[in-house]
Amino acid sequence: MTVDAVTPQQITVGVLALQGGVIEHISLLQKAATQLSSQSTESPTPTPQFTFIQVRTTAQLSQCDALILPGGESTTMAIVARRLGLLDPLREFVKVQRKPTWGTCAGLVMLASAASATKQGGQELIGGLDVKVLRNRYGTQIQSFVGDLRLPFLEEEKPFRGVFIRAPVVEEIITSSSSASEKQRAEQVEILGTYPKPQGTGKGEDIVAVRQGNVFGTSFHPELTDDVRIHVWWLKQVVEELRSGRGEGVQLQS
Ligand SMILES: NC(=O)CC[C@H](N)C(=O)O
Repeated sequence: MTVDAVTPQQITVGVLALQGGVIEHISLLQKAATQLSSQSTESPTPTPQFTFIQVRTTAQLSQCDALILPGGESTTMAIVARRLGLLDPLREFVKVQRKPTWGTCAGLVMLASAASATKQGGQELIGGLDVKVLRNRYGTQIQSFVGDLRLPFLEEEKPFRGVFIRAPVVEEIITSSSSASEKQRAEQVEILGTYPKPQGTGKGEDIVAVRQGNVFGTSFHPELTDDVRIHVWWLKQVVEELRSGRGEGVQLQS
């Protein structure tokens, strides 16, 4: 679809507000939107106007063009989402409507198609990323840490301070050809960030940021820093995706 260069476009971004860093995400989203609109004064295409809302109901979810699933506890989030009748609408939002969605920490767990170290009996996931995550990869709450990340997609040398709190990592990218989903055939999982494995846990790097089409996931919590760069980057991705009209029924409204 063409973008109306005169009428400001509206984009509603939701943050799932069942628990976790909801206010923190909204605050960084607001700062990111301000930064984007100040950057766009020279651009021929105006930056859309953003509205940020908390999402606790299916009615609120249906207003959203894009969504963040914050950190917290994925087991609790799944149980509460199921009770509120949100789990299937969330699956529809991510996997059928394919609207831009970003999960941080527990949000990444929810967006994975499989998880290990789950609670006994397993836990419900939303899916959308063809990956298996390992929950609590770095141990318990007291083993939380902050580590410098080099994230090439930010196109800046300055490292990003990654806050890891009982963080998951992507332990496997699911690529089995016999059971490949439509999405797997169309869009590959891209590794957008890694972090050196802690001593004594093997060689190489853990995968801590991935994207597959409309879905983005980070192991760490950018919303718990005052570094707005990933929120700015993601909002730009949202605008591009909505302008390109990818996904079912996803487009900018004037
Ligand atoms: N900080 C977090 O979001 C922790 C995630 C938590 N370990 C889970 O699996 O849900």
